Amino acid sequence: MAQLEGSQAPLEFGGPLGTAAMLVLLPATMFHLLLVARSGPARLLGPPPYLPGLEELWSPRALLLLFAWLGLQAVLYLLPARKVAEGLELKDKSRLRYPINGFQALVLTTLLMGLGVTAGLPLGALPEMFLPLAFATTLTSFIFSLLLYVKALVAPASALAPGGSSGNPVYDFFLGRELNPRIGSFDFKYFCELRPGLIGWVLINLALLVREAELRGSPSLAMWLVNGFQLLYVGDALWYEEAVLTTMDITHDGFGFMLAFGDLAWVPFTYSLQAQFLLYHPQPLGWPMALFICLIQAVGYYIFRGANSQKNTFRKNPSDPSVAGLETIPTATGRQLLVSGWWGMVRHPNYLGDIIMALAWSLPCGVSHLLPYFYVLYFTVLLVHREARDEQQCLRKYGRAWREYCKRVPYRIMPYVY
Ligand SMILES: NC(=O)C1=CN([C@@H]2O[C@H](COP(=O)(O)OP(=O)(O)OC[C@H]3O[C@@H](n4cnc5c(N)ncnc54)[C@H](OP(=O)(O)O)[C@@H]3O)[C@@H](O)[C@H]2O)C=CC1
Ligand SMILES: CC(C)=CCC[C@@H](C)[C@H]1CC=C2C3=C(CC[C@@]21C)[C@@]1(C)CC[C@H](O)C(C)(C)[C@@H]1CC3
Repeated sequence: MAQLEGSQAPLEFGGPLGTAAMLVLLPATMFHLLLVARSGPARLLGPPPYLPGLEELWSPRALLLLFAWLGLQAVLYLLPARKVAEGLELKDKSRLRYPINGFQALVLTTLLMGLGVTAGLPLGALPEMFLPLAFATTLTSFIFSLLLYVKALVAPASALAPGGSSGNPVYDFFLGRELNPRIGSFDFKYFCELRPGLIGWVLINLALLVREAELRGSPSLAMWLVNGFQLLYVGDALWYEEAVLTTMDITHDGFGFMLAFGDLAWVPFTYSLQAQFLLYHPQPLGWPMALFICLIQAVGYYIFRGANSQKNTFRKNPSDPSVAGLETIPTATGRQLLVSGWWGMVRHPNYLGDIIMALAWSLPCGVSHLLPYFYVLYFTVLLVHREARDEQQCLRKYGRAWREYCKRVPYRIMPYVY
């Protein structure tokens, strides 16, 4: 793998050229999806129905709304937390502290929105503002990433992420140079990863459901399913908030455009694509099919949660009775690798569960269009690529023990397939 001068880690995402392309392609794809979802033919492939002018994209009201939303989530983040967790040990042997109050933020936001709607807040009008809101969020992500890049220029070397200091400004801007940029105890990456975008996704879905009820008298069964499944996903992420502290986003990746734009814009505006599609293209869905889709969602969630909880419990306390009987491989670092249970079936059982759930989120949209399946396709590519990145990191961390694990558990995500 290529490596630039000054970099300690191999270059990822196609290096400077690949990341430069992604700076353009990611926002362009998001706007393409937003435009296509509301167009008659709703064709994923092919040109967008039209190119919006600046007057349709730029709205000071949307910018104000975005800042009010970010401000509200920041205030909720700063409220007293039920617990304060410590992150993994950093290069300088210190550990950062993180408030665990994301679920509380979700509940309070939902209550506030409920009160707002009762008092006449026109939540159903939000879908009409998606384009200017997405534009304001994209602009904000670019400016925010630039500020993060500048902040990292004066950060000590020990604060830099392993991958974001290649010396190439485009590459470093995209990946992010600083691992945990903070002002005081306010951690920007941790805040963005779980709050404004994820809770914003729930709010956007809810606005689409309200709009559907305004237009057609009541929300469709398909819209209820999509809202319910995705609310469960976000609720789960915030309920198990502490687990995010061991993901590669927090422990390995810098905070740059990829995560800032990914968290703030990409997640709420593209992950809500199924609900957007359903508002403009209502789909009939009978109860037998709905129950079958619920079963797929339940299987996916069971695997996703079972695998994630098993690993998290094992990493926290290997002698916990629920994991103590599992077979393990010792590594030179003193840590062990699970080789039975979920992690003995494939090397990333949690990804498998996540992909099955992704399918369950798209199926309520029927099979007449490819567009609602964008998430399944994108997500499979993302997880296959993420699995390869994680594999490299584990090989560096565990060496021979990792090779032994790969021999004993040959499939990566899908048994007998991949
Ligand atoms: N919806 C979305 O857009 C996205 C969702 N996700 C989801 O986030 C969740 C977390 O994923 P991600 O952060 O990629 O990584 P994982 O939770 O899969 O964690 C990978 C790490 O787990 C540890 N590990 C790997 N194999 C074993 C083993 N056999 N025994 C014990 N520990 C092991 C290693 O770290 P160590 O040994 O250091 O503990 C490895 O680096 C997943 O469920 C994924 O599907 C991820 C990306 C995007
Ligand atoms: C294409 C693009 C813009 C890439 C950026 C990727 C990000 C959108 C994702 C990287 C890892 C993520 C995770 C979640 C959301 C998407 C991003 C930010 C996550 C918060 C979703 C909920 C899960 O339960 C999770 C907490 C495990 C997960 C963590 C990783």
